[in-house]
Order: sequence, then C-alpha cells, then structure tokens
Amino acid sequence: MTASHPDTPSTKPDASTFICDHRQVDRSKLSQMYLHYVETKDKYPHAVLLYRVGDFFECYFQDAVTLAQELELVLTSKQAGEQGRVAMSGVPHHSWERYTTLLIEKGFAVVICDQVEDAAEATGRLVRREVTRILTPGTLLEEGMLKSSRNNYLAAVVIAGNHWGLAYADISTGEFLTTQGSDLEHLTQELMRLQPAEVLVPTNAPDLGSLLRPGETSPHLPQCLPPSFCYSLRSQVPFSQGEARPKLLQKFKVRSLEGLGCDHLPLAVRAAGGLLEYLEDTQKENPISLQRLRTYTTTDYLIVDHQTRRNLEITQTVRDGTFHGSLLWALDRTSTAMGGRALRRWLLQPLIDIKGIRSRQDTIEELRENTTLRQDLRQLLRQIYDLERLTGRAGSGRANARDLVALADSLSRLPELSRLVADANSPFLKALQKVPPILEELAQKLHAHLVESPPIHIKEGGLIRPGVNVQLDERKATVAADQQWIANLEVDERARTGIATLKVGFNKTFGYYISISRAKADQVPANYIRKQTLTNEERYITPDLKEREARILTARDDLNQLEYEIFTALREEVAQQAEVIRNLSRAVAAADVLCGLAELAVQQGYCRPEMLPGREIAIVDGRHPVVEQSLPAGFFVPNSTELGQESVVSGQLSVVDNQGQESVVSGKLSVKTTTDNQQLTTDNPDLIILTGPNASGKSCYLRQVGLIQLMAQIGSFIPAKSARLGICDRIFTRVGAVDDLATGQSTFMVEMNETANILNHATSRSLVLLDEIGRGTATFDGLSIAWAVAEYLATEIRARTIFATHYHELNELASMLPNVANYQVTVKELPDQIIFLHQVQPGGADKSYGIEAGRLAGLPAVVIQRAKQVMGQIEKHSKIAIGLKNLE
Ligand SMILES: Nc1ncnc2c1ncn2[C@@H]1O[C@H](COP(=O)(O)OP(=O)(O)OP(=O)(O)O)[C@@H](O)[C@H]1O
Repeated sequence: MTASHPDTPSTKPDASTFICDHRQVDRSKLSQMYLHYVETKDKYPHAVLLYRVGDFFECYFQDAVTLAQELELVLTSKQAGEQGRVAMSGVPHHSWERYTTLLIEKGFAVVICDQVEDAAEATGRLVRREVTRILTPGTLLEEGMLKSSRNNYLAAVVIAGNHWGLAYADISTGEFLTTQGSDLEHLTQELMRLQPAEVLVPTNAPDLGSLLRPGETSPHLPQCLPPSFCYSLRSQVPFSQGEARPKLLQKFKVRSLEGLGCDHLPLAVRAAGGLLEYLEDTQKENPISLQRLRTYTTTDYLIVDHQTRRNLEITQTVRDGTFHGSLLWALDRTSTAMGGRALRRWLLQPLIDIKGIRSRQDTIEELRENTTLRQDLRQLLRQIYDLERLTGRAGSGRANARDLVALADSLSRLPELSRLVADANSPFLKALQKVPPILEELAQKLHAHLVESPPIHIKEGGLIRPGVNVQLDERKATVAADQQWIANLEVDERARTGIATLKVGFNKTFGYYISISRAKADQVPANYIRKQTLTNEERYITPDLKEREARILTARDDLNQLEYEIFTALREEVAQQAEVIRNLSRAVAAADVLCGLAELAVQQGYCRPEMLPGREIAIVDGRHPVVEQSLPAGFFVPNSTELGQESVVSGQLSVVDNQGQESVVSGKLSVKTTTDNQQLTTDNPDLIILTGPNASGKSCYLRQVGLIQLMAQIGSFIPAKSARLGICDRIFTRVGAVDDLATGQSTFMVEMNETANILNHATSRSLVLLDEIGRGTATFDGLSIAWAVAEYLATEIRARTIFATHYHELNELASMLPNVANYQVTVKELPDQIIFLHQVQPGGADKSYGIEAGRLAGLPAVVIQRAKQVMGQIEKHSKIAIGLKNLE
C-alpha cells in the first residue's frame, strides 16, 4: 500500500541522515509549524499524531517511522527550518479513516490535529490547527472503523488482592455495565468473554498514558490479565473510591448508587468511575452519551469459560478462526446489525433463569406458528438501520446529515412495526406494541427539515429543505438571483460585444472572469479590466461581476453556517431522546434475534426444549447444529442422549455394592469395589463412557450435546425431535490437544491444566464434555489419569459427563458405578472397509480400528502387517485389572 505524497523520494532515504526523535531537536531552530507540531506531540507522547498539512495528514520524527513501518508507506524527510531535515511520512487527508483504522487495529492510539480554518484566510501566518479527535481502540465511533456485527468494548479493571472490579462500555451503543468478583480467574474469563478492544488499568507506572499493544508486557500489568488485549496504563487517582463515587453520582444525577445496584460494590464503583474519567479525558470535544450504568453478577449466567467457548466454536472455528462454520454462523438469521450483535451477546452469555428462557421461547413459538407475522416482521426489520450506533453518533455530536436521515427512516418504521405486532401475545413482541409518540414526531421533524439525500459534509450546505427557515430561504433566493445574473452574463455580453466566443468562467484563485481569445482582445469594452493573460486568451473582470461574486460568496458562507446551525440543533434534539431511542432499539434487537431463531427453527426443523429446574438432559434424536448445515439434507444421523440422575439433586444416589445389593446413600458416593464384571445398566447415567473408532463421530456427538444445551439456555429452539433439559450452571469441555506455544506449555500440560480446572470447578449441575484425556503421555500413565478423572467426576462431583475415549478399559467403570454407562459409536465392518454409521448405541466398543484407519490413510502394507502382529502380542500379555477407589 502506498500513498503518493508529493515529497515522496524516488530512492529510499537513509534514515540516519535526518532527525527521528522530536525530543532531540533544538526547538529555537524549528520553523513555526514544526514547533507547533512538537508542542502538540509533547501533550500526546503515546499516540501517533496525524498533522494536517494541505491535502495530507503528515507525521514527523518517530511517528513518521512508525507510520511508515506499520502501514508500509514510504519514509521520507522534510526541511524543518534551520534544524535540518526531519523524518516524514503522510497519508492523503480524505483517506485518514482507512489508515487510522489500520493503526488502531494494530493497537495504536491516534491523535488527529486538523486545520480548523481555510488556508486562504491565514495569509502571512500559520494556519490554525487543533486536536479534533483522539482515537483509541476502545473509543471508536466512526462507522467505518467499527464492525457492525460486534460490540466494541472499552473495559476498566481494579484489582485488590484476589478481589476485582470490572466495568465496560461500548461508547458506540451506550451500553455501560459493571461487576465485582472475588477470584482473579473469573476476571480473566470475563475479559475473554468480552474481548474488549482496550482495557484501562490503574497503575503507579511512571509512564502513565501509554498504550500497551497486544502481546506487549509491562511489570505494571497484573499477571491475571490476558496478554491478547490492548492495555492503557492510567493514574490510580480516578480509580479511587473518593474520585470514582462522586463521578458516578454526578454523571447519572443520582444521590446514591443504590439505584444503580453497585452501592455495596466498591471495586465495581471504582472501575466504572475510572472508565468515565478516561472518556471525559479523551473525548473532551464531544462528550459521550452513555446509558444508565447497570450492575450484573457473573453467576447470573451460564458460565462458559474461554476454552469451552473456543472448543464449541461459538463465534469462530478452532482450525482457522473463521466465522463461517461457527455456531453463530449457523444460527444467525437476524435482519438488523443490532440483532446480529445481540445474538452474539446472548450466545456468549446464556441464561440460567428459567423464566427468562421461557419468555424467549414463547416469542419464538408465536413467531414460528405465525408465518405471515414472521415474514412481515423480517421484511420490516430489514429496513431499520443501526439505531443504537446512529443514536450514539448523534449523542456525541458526530452524526452527519445522512446519519440523521437514516435514523429518521428507521424511526418512521417503528409505528408500522407496532401495528404489525398489535395482536401478539409473547413478551418480546408486546414490548414493541407501544412506540413513544415523541419518536414519531422526531422522525417527522427530521424528514421535514433534511433533504432526502444530503451530502456527507455538514459545513458546506445543501442539507436543509426549503420552507424550514425564512431567513435561509431569503438568502438562497438572493444567491440564486445573483447566480442567474452571472449565467445570463455570457449571452448578454456576447450580444453587447459581438464576440461569439466570449465565455464566463470561474476558478478558485480569480473567482469569476470573462474569457476572450487574444485575437479579439482589441474588441473588448472599456469597462473590462484585464486580470490574466494566457497563451490563447485574455481574462477580464468587471466591477459588476466582482460585486455579484462577493455577494454570492459571502451569502454562501452565511447560508452554510445557518444550515449548519439548523442541523446541529436537530442533532441535539436527537441526542436528548437518546435514552428513549436506545430502549426501543434494545427491544427491536431482541425481537430481531427471536424472529431469526424462529425462522431457523422452521427452516431446520428445530423443537422447543422443555426447560426444567432439575438435572435431566434427555434429548431425542439430537443433531449437531453446524455439521448438519454443512452436510446435504438428510445426511446427518441423529442421536439421543440421556444424562443426569435426579436423585443427586437431594444429595442421594443409589449404588450397587459388590453383592449386587442396591442401597441409597447421601452425601458423597460410597462404593465398595466390585471385581466381577457385573454389567449395571442405567437409563440416565451421570457419566457416559463413549467409545468408537476414529472418525466415527465421538467428538461430533460430544459437542452436539454441549451446543444443544447452550442453545437451549439462550432460549433458542434446538436441533432435536424433543428434549427435556435441566438448567446447567456451567459447561466445561476438554477437547483435542494443541500446544500452547504462546505460554510455552506442552500439549500434555495444557490438557492437564484444563482437566484440573474442570475437576476444581464443576458441580453436579455442570455439563462436562471430555474428548480424550491422557493421550499426550505414556499409555499407562494416560489410562490411569483418565480412569481416576472419570471416577472422580462420577463419584465426587457427579457432574453430567460424556467422556469420549479410546481407552476401552474405562468401560469397566460402568460395571462398578451405577451412574456410569457405556455407549459406542457404531461402524459396520466389511472385509476391506469400515462403514461409519455414526450411530450412538448402548455398550462399549471393544475395538478401535486404529490400524484400519492407518491402512486407509495409506500406511505401507508392511507397517500395517507388523502393527497387527504387535497388537496380538500386547493383547496376549497385558491384563489390566482396575477396581474402584475405596472411598471410606
Ligand atoms: N451423526 C453424524 N451424522 C453424519 N455425519 C457425522 C455424524 N457424526 C460425525 N459425522 C462425520 O464424521 C466425521 C468425524 O467425526 P468425529 O470427528 O466426531 O469423529 P471421532 O470419533 O471423534 O474421531 P477421532 O476419534 O479420530 O477424534 C465428522 O467430520 C462428520 O462429518
């Protein structure tokens, strides 16, 4: 990528020949503009300063080097007065947004110092320049810099010992939330869920104000903060209780924080106060309009840790990180950007409140049954723009006239929307039945004032309709009359002078002129004043022409100013209604998500799961929502699941001792080991040992159960014939094994860390999905760990667990523990091939077909032959006898 700056040299300059550090210059030797530049740079040492010079934004000194390196631009140099040449690179001013976006994506903060007056007005002095915008990754509002499908969060953390406070805001939509917790691991998980664009950290670092880019380290960054985010190191003062509390009280005009729900949460208050101060500091010119602060608790939601979210591929695939192939991709049938973002938020934060889930289900059910309503609603929703972000831009004084027209178009659809759902019964549709009249009036006013397709620039006129403002109309009429006079001038003067080639023209330097070919110069009337001589023509002005021109230009400036004032007053009116618009936008977004889920339910034949308070997970003919959509219709083989013994709810479980006697115990499961291979069957075990050959569908089945549970807890219908699902508190997965090179951990250590996390946090209400444990070490070590883990999960925790494994020895567990059952994914064995049936059936597989898989993959025949021999020997000589841990 290159930007053709006029000072771009033809050969690569030698950076050692010019100055690259503004702190090293003798300021008395700098010319005026460069002095202003370095003084501005002093105020923003940690940001890239883009400095407007004519048609370019330029960077000097170290910023020039950064810009050139990061954006692959040419680094050149410029004479900066007696001081000599300084490093320089630049980008065309009209593409500043594109280049700034790239810098921000790379984790830089950018300060825009723009010309705030016309260069022509500044004759003989320096053009006036001011900082007009400070952009950091977490404070973006520009449409082109934001992804419409996801929130852009700015977060702030406060850590005190093992306790933490976390506040986050999306300034483009106004969301502002805060929470507090007491385990740093939960803070990490919450940050991983939010994926904030920027995190504010109060520190006593000497280098306050610096922005650490992803991966950059600092001794001032607490260890629990994931290295993958941008961190802004801030002073601790605004994060103190004494500063933060009054800041919140003042911002939300309340006398106590009780109403905001965080009065008793000092760390949450400190984080939120610090975040507000940062916004005030960086957004001085255009204050941000935020919604009322909301306090939440992480345990109010289904807890899905980052690993599980990754393994279940909720928003992106594991293999290549793409959206295509993720759960969100498979489920998203939303019609608006707001709905798209809401669905993502719902998937990252499923509910545990049955009432909340059921009211979402009721809405989906109504929309599924009422096809006309669903289709009409979807069609209407498609005509609604991003009300949340349009309002955000209006609220912070950054919306242009096109934004306001889009907002008005969207607001004017709302009455139609409410008429459409007038007879609806479900909660989320009822929420749309009343549109505050003020919004209709606002839409009408915006439409009545603004032209249908206004220009992007708001200071150059052409925004306001005739009839809005008498003064404006009068001035427009005067300008029009003068312009008409000039338009007639050519015809009149041709007639008067008899010069048929006479023309009236305009250029920026001379304004209006009369042009006559040089051959006819002797025929010009006496009142013509010669202004310019070109090769073939002479250019003249007349006193009349200049008088009209002056009138037009002054009137035009006045006109533009008046239009601008009318426009900003309109924008202010929108800002005043921000809260009302945003409340309605949230309702629109939720209805859009549910309408999309209803459409999906119809398209894919999903059912409404019965949500229960207990532990039961009973899925009849479940399917994997993503794999199913990737296969031709009808190819996916459905499988059922039954998990979760009800008796555990009361802390009881019936067990069978080694005499086959059944008894009920409370508290921890207490079992004597059994040595006979007595097969106990159970209809709804807590733990399923799932065996089956490679590529038979174990992983797919495991994930399918996790995804169905998660979908059900966002209120969605699910890919199954029917289901009864108890609410889970957490879903854990341990799937596949990859080296975590970033933290230098081996495959096996990653696996063990993840397993430890599960065993330390799972409860009897959790769903645990384990795909191979103990593969990364010696067979017997691996088997031993796998056995102990499965036993612990079944007896101590009694989490609902599916344990996929190639260790067939684990099938023994089912004969000893009543809440363990064996299932296998079946294959049909033909003489020279295996047919994958993908069917999950009771019973344990006794064969892995690993050698057959190797043969199909093309291992040489001699290797296959030898592998078979070795296996025969191993089977003959090894006998593993395992009993249960004696828990008493
Ligand atoms: N129920 C199903 N219906 C149709 N196709 C399926 C089904 N389950 C799995 N498959 C297909 O089989 C492929 C292999 O499945 P999966 O990766 O789950 O096997 P696996 O048993 O976990 O293998 P391994 O033990 O090697 O990890 C999947 O990519 C999918 O396309």
